[in-house]
Amino acid sequence: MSHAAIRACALAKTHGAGQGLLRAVDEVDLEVPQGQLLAVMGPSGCGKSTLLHLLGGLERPTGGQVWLAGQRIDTLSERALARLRRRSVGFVFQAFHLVEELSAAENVELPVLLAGRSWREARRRTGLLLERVGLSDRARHLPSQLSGGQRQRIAIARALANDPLVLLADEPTGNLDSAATFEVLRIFQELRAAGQTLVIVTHDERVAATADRLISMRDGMFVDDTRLEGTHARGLGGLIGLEG
Ligand SMILES: Nc1ncnc2c1ncn2[C@@H]1O[C@H](COP(=O)(O)OP(=O)(O)OP(=O)(O)O)[C@@H](O)[C@H]1O
Repeated sequence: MSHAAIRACALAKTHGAGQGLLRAVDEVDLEVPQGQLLAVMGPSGCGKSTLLHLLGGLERPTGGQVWLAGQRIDTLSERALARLRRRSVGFVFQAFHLVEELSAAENVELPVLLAGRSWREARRRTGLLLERVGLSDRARHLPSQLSGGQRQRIAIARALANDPLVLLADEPTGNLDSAATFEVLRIFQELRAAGQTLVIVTHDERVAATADRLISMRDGMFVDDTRLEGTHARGLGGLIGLEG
């Protein structure tokens, strides 16, 4: 039997206690099939980032369970969880979070080396990934020598470096102009077409329009969960002004 890429059951994260108790994520159930591009929207503070962190093992839930490709992750030891994050989860952030002292290529090589693979393998993977994000000619540039859109494409290459089970992106286009947003969405579409599972937290309707499925959150809960089959092309077409 094949497993869902992501499964969560009564997943919860609370902060504080008593009168001050805050339910950042309030007992949500979620199943994301392999290869789905899921967008999560909702007002500021509704728990989107927290949800993403729980799914990727960046934060531990205070209740419920999470599985990645059938493996329960909320009960893993710190050591096992760190290993899982390094090898099986790719994160993309709004502010890129590249290592400023390293070149574009070195930023992509780093997680491959940290996962215990060889220099040779790191270089091989980096070459392929830079090509995939269209930045082979920027390999030796420092992040400060790249545009915002180029930095985010390097960050995506880095997130993919260990061939993750899931790619989790938190406002990936939040700092980008329309042209750079389009480039990033194009890469996400290509990844999706290749079977990559993606969960994207966004405030941007244009990003959500390219997803297979849209979940709307409020106060830590899912208030809507809609399949958007067949809208990818329209979403991208609209973005580059092909539609009136
Ligand atoms: N470490 C923490 N301690 C206390 N409260 C927290 C902590 N982390 C998050 N919260 C609260 O949990 C709620 C959900 O936060 P979260 O960052 O997940 O929201 P969000 O939907 O991603 O918001 P935004 O769109 O502004 O990024 C917020 O009310 C936030 O203030």
